[in-house]
Amino acid sequence: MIQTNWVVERLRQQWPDLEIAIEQIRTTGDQITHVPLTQIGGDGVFVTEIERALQERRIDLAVHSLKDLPTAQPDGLQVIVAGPREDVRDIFVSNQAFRIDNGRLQPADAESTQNPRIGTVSLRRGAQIREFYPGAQIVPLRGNVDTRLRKLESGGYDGIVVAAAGLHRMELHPQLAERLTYFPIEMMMPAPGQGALGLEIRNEPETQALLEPLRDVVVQAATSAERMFMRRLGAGCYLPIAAYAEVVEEDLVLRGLVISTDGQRSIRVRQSIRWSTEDGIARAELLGIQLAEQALDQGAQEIIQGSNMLREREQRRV
Ligand SMILES: NCc1[nH]cc(CCC(=O)O)c1CC(=O)O
Repeated sequence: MIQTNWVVERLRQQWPDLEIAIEQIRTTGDQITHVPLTQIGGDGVFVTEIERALQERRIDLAVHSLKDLPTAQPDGLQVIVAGPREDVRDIFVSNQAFRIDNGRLQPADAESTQNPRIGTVSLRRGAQIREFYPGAQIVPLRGNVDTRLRKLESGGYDGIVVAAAGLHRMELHPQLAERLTYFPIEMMMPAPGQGALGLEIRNEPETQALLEPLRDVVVQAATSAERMFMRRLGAGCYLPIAAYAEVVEEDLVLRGLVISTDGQRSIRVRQSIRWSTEDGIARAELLGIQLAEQALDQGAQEIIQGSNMLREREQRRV
């Protein structure tokens, strides 16, 4: 709703005469909170019902966190990426006593810093934590940001990992300031699209023209590169894959990570192209594909296969 209100505000500024009504859609994914996402249909669970509403013309625009959108849209729908992009980093929120410093929980003399309990259901986050902190125990933790924070208060975790974007949008970071550690991007690579808004519409020129002023070509190019990297690797939210692209001086620089769920094996890749707005999005997508192929050349398939096997085992446990 916060994201939607923001988009509505921007649209009103742009088109004062436009009539806008907000339609709140609760998806199956929002309501099932006690089962791993992999068991209720994977990464589409939050969006298929919303996309159906678009296709059936019950709504004309859907506002998504881009990172929750599958990397390919159904026929007849397209995504316009709005900027500016929120902080792309992940944050460690500790319970009262701990901070992460140089990749280690502090104070180092506390007993639980050997094997801290860290809450997340994200394979991407879990794998990266295990890589830089082999003693950490990854403890499942699902729900919206506020639910997860509440569960942190109830004990059982030394800390949890959330997206900075979520905390910032909800303006929860000031009151939590003393308990937050912002992970450097190299230490905790973000999910493709993290921090960006995806505006999904039908392929209709009139709606596209209304949304066009909200499009941020740089953010759309960067996130397209990230999303194509993930798509070329055959990935959804059940694969520990991370990517981050940004324009640095004249270049669009894309970094990618494929990591085994146990954090034991990882492949880090990086490529860049000259940035120009002309064909910028199409060229960024190619960059994503090329970087994925570089990762495949370095053996990414083996890591991905291992992760798929784990997921299938989990699904059979239902
Ligand atoms: N995983 C769910 C989700 N989808 C988008 C955000 C935050 C906003 C964003 O990243 O754009 C979050 C919360 C989180 O990952 O902690």
